[in-house]
Amino acid sequence: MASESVKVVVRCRPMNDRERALNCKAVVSLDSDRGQCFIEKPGAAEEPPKQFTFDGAYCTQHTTEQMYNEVAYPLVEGVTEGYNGTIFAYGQTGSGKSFTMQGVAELAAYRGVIPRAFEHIFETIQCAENTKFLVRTSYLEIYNEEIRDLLGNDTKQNMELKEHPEHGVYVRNLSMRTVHSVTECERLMEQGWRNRSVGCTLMNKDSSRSHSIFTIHMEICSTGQTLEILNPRFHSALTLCRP
Ligand SMILES: Nc1ncnc2c1ncn2[C@@H]1O[C@H](COP(=O)(O)OP(=O)(O)OP(=O)(O)O)[C@@H](O)[C@H]1O
Repeated sequence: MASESVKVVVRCRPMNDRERALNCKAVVSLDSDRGQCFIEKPGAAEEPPKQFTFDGAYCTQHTTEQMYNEVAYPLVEGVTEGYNGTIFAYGQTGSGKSFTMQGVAELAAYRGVIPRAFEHIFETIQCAENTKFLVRTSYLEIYNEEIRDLLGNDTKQNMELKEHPEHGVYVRNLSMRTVHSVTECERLMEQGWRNRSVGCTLMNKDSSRSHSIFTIHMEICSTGQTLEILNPRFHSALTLCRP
């Protein structure tokens, strides 16, 4: 997996109570060793299943920790070295995007990718020598084509999308909160999470009904006694999305 800069993995969740009660039949099977996913056509057992190959395939037995270590860890490590990275969870309602990205705070084994990234980043900062870090976070949602600042004073206000000739697309006046610890990050994540637009769908009683983007912005500066040219300042961002 190491050579590709864009990797796509698939995760399959177990059936929920509703699906079991309806006697639903699983039509998806995975071969995790080969990163393959097979989809049967319901009611057409004689037809060969459709086959798709990914950079990784995670079945119901795989944990978020395993996914984090294999997929997210190298990317977050890169962010602590000054590269940008994005983790983007995509799937239909009820497929497990929030479970994977956010997770369940009360259960350590179910902690999602975002809180694991906080721990990873602050562990790296603690171990780093001769380096100063500035870590800031932002959290927005896109709901009905409108952008809302989930950490802002008015979370219902529509924010403006702008484009900078050098830095690209950005949201004007988006709140950036400086953070010094995992606890502070978790508190902001919870605050923003409570401000999201939620509702229910037939597939998911706690559906988010919006796309959300949590970003960790890092400024990294070497403080060693070296010449200015060898003393660079890096800016990097880890963007964590669940559309
Ligand atoms: N890998 C998993 N193992 C166990 N339960 C899971 C898993 N993935 C998802 N679930 C459960 O399935 C339900 C739906 O998941 P989740 O809310 O994460 O879906 P979603 O894709 O974020 O949906 P929406 O787009 O509607 O917000 C939740 O109750 C969640 O706990």
